[in-house]
Amino acid sequence: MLQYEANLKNYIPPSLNTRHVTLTWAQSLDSKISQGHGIRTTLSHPETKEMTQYLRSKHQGILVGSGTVLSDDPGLNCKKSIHHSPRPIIVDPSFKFLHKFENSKLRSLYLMKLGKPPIFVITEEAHKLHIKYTEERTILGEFDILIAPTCEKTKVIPWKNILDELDTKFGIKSIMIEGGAYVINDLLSLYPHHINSVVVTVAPVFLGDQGVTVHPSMGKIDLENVTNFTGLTDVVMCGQIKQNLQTKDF
Ligand SMILES: NC(=O)C1=CN([C@@H]2O[C@H](COP(=O)(O)OP(=O)(O)OC[C@H]3O[C@@H](n4cnc5c(N)ncnc54)[C@H](O)[C@@H]3O)[C@@H](O)[C@H]2O)C=CC1
Ligand SMILES: Nc1nc(O)c(N)c(N[C@@H]2O[C@H](COP(=O)(O)O)[C@@H](O)[C@H]2O)n1
Repeated sequence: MLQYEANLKNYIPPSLNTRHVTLTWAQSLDSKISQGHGIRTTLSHPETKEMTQYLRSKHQGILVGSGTVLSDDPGLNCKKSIHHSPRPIIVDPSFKFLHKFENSKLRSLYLMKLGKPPIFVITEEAHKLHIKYTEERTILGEFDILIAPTCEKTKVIPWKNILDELDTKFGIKSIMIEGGAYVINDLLSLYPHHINSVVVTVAPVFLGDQGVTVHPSMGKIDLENVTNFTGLTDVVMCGQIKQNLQTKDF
């Protein structure tokens, strides 16, 4: 029996309303989080998947990148109830998911009152392009838009802006970041100072070299205050990132 509630105690936000980022994902033994781009891949055993549902219920928001919604069509709710569900947050600068939203699981769960409406983090340019559609849907309550400026130099949306704006505009302070690979690698490599805890499920499988890999590009990252526990098949490793004082937003 996976004693996840006790084991996760130090790695979840102390309260829903505390500013906290939990970075979490499920991976294979060769550090892959899916079999390939566009392939939704089950890695967690049902009992560790249940642990993920518990983790979701302990956060106000659940954030993924556009690659994940385009490939997985995820629900991003807590299957227990809408009351326990975090708000899905999708970082999708060009709003590529817009064309799939109509028939998405995110929308149907919202319409069935089984999930909260998503927030799409998009750029000013994408907003201007799709202003009529986004206004209609926002009025219907189907989603909200967070317009975020991109960094002139890197053309990405700085994580500090995303996290600060979710807090000030939507009151979302505790966020579980689930992936995908770009998001995880970016945060681990360049923005570890925004991560309060890491929870990784390791499944007993190799996915091979076509798989989508988690591997930060900036060398070695140590976890400290580590707790490991095992389920029927999976191993869960939790910890905090040993912070390098030189990391900061740029
Ligand atoms: N096993 C697991 O726990 C999970 C597996 N996955 C898998 O990961 C794969 C998707 O990963 P990726 O393709 O790497 O996509 P991703 O979900 O990391 O999204 C990447 C995209 O998000 C946008 N983005 C994210 N952060 C941004 C920022 N700060 N500024 C600007 N744009 C930003 C960009 O458009 C970027 O191309 C899928 O195969 C999915 O199945 C995804 C989540 C969890
Ligand atoms: N914990 C976990 N285990 C796996 O094996 C996974 N493939 C994932 N993937 C993440 O969960 C999302 C699907 O969520 P729903 O069940 O549809 O709500 C998927 O998009 C990944 O973010 N996670």
